[in-house]
Amino acid sequence: MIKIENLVGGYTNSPILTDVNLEIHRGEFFALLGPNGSGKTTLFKMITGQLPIQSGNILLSGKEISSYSKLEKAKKVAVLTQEIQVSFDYTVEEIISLGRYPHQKGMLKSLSKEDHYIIEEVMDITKISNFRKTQFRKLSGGEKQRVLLAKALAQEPELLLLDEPTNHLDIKHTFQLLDLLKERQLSKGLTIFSILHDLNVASLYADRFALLHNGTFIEVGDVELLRKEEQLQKVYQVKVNAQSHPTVPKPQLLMTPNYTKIKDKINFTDSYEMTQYENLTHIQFAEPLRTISNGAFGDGIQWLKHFCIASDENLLKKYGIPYEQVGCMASTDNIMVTQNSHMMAVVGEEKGSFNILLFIDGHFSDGELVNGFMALTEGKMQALKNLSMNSTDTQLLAATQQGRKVSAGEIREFVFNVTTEAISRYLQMI
Ligand SMILES: Nc1ncnc2c1ncn2[C@@H]1O[C@H](COP(=O)(O)OP(=O)(O)OP(=O)(O)O)[C@@H](O)[C@H]1O
Repeated sequence: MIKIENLVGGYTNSPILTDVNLEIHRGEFFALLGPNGSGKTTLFKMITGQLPIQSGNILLSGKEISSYSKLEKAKKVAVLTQEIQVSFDYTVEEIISLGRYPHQKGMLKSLSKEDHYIIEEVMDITKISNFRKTQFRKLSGGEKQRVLLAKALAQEPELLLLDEPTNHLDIKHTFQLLDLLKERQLSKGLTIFSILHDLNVASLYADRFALLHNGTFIEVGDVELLRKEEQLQKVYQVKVNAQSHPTVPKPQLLMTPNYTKIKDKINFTDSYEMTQYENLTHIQFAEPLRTISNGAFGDGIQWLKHFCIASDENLLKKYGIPYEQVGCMASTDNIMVTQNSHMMAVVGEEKGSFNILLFIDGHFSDGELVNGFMALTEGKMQALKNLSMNSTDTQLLAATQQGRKVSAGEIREFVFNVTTEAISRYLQMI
């Protein structure tokens, strides 16, 4: 749809963009990414013709973009910029009608039946029908943005160029607008080229991406580009972690602030308090721990401060323990606590079933946490097997995220030993 070849350009003799090459395919949603000042708007302006090309070519459907007449171009391309400038006191409906101008025929250029139908349709889908008679200047920034999008859609373009279209929008309207664009892309084959600042939003909607840095492309590619933490960190100067969205198969980035709370390193053995109530054991840490668990409370991977072994959740309320910060729930008759310098295991036994809470003064990535959880299970199962016992109960592994790395082997051995001891005690008791 658009082919950019060896493009050079900017505002003075020293160009902002140097040797930019890019192809935007028909029917795709293409996101232009890059930090402030990287040259996104400059490139955008060169495509829209607001800024002259110093050298290179921009081809639209195989033809030099500058060779199109204004009207020809308006039939193919609609532009939505950040600069909201509407000269007269038009109403919403009048502004949208302007979008039909390239399609109007004859000298009088009056609106046809089809024009009216399209104007109604775009007002409806952008949810602005209610203020059709309102003057544009009286609208909020977000409402203005939607009106200008409706005008662009009324143009029925093949290609829509958008400069940060969600700039003024709250999250509801951001998602509404991008859903709408996506729907247009998928149902009508609209090609979308958009500058987007929010990498997570871009990840959810765009098919391909270009990452601009200091006037050149660092990478052009699919969504995997947003998993490259080191590259993103280098470009944006922010520490990022790429995670997978829980329901959409796309990456989402978590940013870590440079600001970190200055904490005195607490000795692991002093970092928690264990309180024994009737039918409830409560372990409270001073700082949240990174946890992985299959417990009834706090399952999956989380950050938690409170850990309980108690069969009845009403007990949490009774003792004022915050539900939403609790990991693990399992009934127990007997508790055994074992500790070394950097690991502490709480084994709860009930009728020959063993629940294990393992606390580690160590640092784990999410992958290492999963491995650690497996090592915990293996250690426990090995001990059970050796003593011909069976158990499929609750487990939790929690890490302080401080201190050294702890190997799976260490975890397996520690859990094997504590489980063996807990089983032996149980067998002596019965
Ligand atoms: N009218 C102008 N005259 C001279 N230099 C300009 C002009 N507009 C922008 N620049 C410069 O061009 C460079 C790229 O700016 P551009 O607006 O393209 O960046 P951007 O990636 O769109 O940034 P942002 O994310 O902040 O909108 C910047 O260094 C900027 O100072």
